[in-house]
Amino acid sequence: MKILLTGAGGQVGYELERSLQGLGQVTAVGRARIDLSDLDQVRDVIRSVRPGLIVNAAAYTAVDKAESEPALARRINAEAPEVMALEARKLGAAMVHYSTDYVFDGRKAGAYVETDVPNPINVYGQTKLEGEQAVAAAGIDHLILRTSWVYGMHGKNFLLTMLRLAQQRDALRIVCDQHGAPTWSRTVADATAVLLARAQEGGDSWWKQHGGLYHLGSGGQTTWCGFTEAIIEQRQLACHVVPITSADYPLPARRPENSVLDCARLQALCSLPHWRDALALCLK
Ligand SMILES: NC(=O)C1=CN([C@@H]2O[C@H](COP(=O)(O)OP(=O)(O)OC[C@H]3O[C@@H](n4cnc5c(N)ncnc54)[C@H](OP(=O)(O)O)[C@@H]3O)[C@@H](O)[C@H]2O)C=CC1
Ligand SMILES: Cc1cn([C@H]2C[C@H](O)[C@@H](COP(=O)(O)OP(=O)(O)O[C@H]3O[C@@H](C)C(=O)[C@@H](O)[C@H]3O)O2)c(=O)[nH]c1=O
Repeated sequence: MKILLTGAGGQVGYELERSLQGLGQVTAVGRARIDLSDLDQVRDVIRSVRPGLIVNAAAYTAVDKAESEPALARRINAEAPEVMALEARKLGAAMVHYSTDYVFDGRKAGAYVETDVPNPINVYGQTKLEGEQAVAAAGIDHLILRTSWVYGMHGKNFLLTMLRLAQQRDALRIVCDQHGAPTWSRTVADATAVLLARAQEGGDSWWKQHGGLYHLGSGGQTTWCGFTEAIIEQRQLACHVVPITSADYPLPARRPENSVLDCARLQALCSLPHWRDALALCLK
C-alpha cells in the first residue's frame, strides 16, 4: 500500500517515517513538497501520489502565534485536512489525522474521554477541532488521534527548551496549575503503527468496528512544573524549579487548566507507557 505522510519534518512525522516503514511504501513529504496553506497544492500532490492511506502529521502548532494568525491556522489545521479527506474519499483511501488535548476547555474535574464535548479556549484548539470535524464528516475510513504535550529529542518542544534553559539558568519559573500528560513523539508514532497493522489485518470490518476518535497520551498526569522537575532530576541537572501560576506567566493564548486524556479506548488495543517511563527512555 502507498502511504502519504505529511509533516515529515515535525516531531511526530519524524518518528512516523520510521514506524510506518513495515506497513507499506511511504512517501514522506515536508513543507517544501506540500504546503498545507496552498489547498490546490495539497490536492495536486495527493492526486499524483494516489495513496491508499494518508497520515497527516503536519499542523500549525504555534499556540500563541495562532491568536494573531487565525486564518492561516484555520487553513492549515482545518481546511487542508478537509481537502485531504475529500481527496481520500475519491481515491477510496483511509486517513490518520492528529489532534490535541487543547480542544477541551479544561474545566472537567477528571480525565477527558472521547465522548466529552470539546470547547476550545484558544484559536489553535478551535482550528484543530474544525479539522477533526472535517475528517470525521468525509465518510472515509479514518483515525483521529488526539494527543497531548508532545516532546522528543527532535524538533521544537518543551523538553528541549527546558534542557537548554537549565544549562543557562540557576532557576526556572514554571507554571504548576495546568494538568496534562507529556507524551513522547515516539509513543504517538508507535501506537499509530500498531493500530494500522491491526487495520491491515482486519480490513474493512476493522475500520467499521475500530475506526474513529481515540485519545493517545501517556499514562499518569502531571503539571508543566512536575514535568520540568522530572527532566531535571532524570538528567541530574543543578537547576532549581520555582512553581508559578499561569497568571504569573502571561501569554497571548489561554491554556486549559486540565487537559488529561483518558486513553482507555486505545489501551484496549495497544499499551501506552507512563509519562515518567517514556521520559526516561527518551532521555536515554
Ligand atoms: N506538539 C504538541 O505538543 C502536540 C501536537 N499535537 C498534534 O500532533 C500533530 C503533530 O504535531 P508535532 O509533530 O508535535 O508538531 P511539530 O510542530 O513538531 O510539526 C508540525 C509539522 O507541520 C509542518 N507544517 C507547519 N505548517 C505547514 C504548512 N503550511 N505546510 C506543510 N507543513 C507544515 C511543520 O513544518 P516545518 O518543520 O517546515 O515548520 C512540521 O513539520 C499535529 O496535528 C499537532 O496538532 C497534539 C497535541 C500536542
Ligand atoms: C518556557 C516556559 C513555559 N512556561 C509555561 C507556558 C505555558 O503555560 C506552558 C507550556 O509551554 P508551551 O507554551 O511551550 O507549550 P504549549 O505551546 O502550550 O504546548 C501545547 O502545544 C500544542 C501544539 C498542543 O497541542 C498541546 O498539547 C501542548 O503541548 O509552560 C513556563 O511556565 N515557564 C517557561 O520557562
